[in-house]
Amino acid sequence: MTVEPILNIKQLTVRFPDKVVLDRLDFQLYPGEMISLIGANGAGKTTLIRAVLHQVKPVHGTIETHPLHETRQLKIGYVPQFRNIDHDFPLSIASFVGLNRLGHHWPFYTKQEHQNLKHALACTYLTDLAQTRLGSASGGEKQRAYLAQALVDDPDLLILDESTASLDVQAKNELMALVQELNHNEQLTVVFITHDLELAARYTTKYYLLEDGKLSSGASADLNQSLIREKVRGAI
Ligand SMILES: Nc1ncnc2c1ncn2[C@@H]1O[C@H](COP(=O)(O)OP(=O)(O)OP(=O)(O)O)[C@@H](O)[C@H]1O
Repeated sequence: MTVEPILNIKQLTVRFPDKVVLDRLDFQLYPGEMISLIGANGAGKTTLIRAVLHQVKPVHGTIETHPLHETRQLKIGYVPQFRNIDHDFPLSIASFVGLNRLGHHWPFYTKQEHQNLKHALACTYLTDLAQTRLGSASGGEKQRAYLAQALVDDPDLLILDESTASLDVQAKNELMALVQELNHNEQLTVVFITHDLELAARYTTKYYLLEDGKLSSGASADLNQSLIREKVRGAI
């Protein structure tokens, strides 16, 4: 039986007034993969993801998504770069995680929505902190709350956009170990955009390097080899 890619991008071209950012780019992502997307500042990593999220209109090419469930379209969860939250931020972690992500607002959640919220908090180890004010949480806990927010709608594909940047080493590793667990245990497909080659090598199986509008790929373990590191670092 052949497995269909959940994301199939063909000949994608995105142009801004002053430059072509993605140039007839091809990319296939298969269910259950955990890959990293690397490349220099301004290479077009976020633009590629924004095209997938329909926030940028390509001038050429196609982006096909294949649903994993018969009853619904492919769902994508997005975790942004860590943004600190003011100490006075009034919402609890549980309220923040459900905020505008579920069909109803608290206290009108359906049974299913309650279950989704409970599950998102449990799998990000935030159950005990559910009623804690987000503003008073640590940096790692805040980023886990962003992750829970991306998970609460039960996505098939999770995109982490430099989500570990500006966390300390321990919090980075904790977040990635948690995402790896979700990948293993729940078959969640993961795209990890990063400049951190150590994390990419440790937690993903395959890397994609975006350079001159196109992607090349290799085994993430090879990111530890000095020759490839030099080549990739040169591009970063
Ligand atoms: N809306 C826009 N209008 C014009 N130019 C844009 C727009 N969005 C992005 N760009 C340009 O497109 C290029 C790619 O940007 P993008 O943010 O995708 O890169 P990136 O690889 O994610 O970079 P970084 O690693 O620094 O986050 C950059 O030169 C950026 O200035």
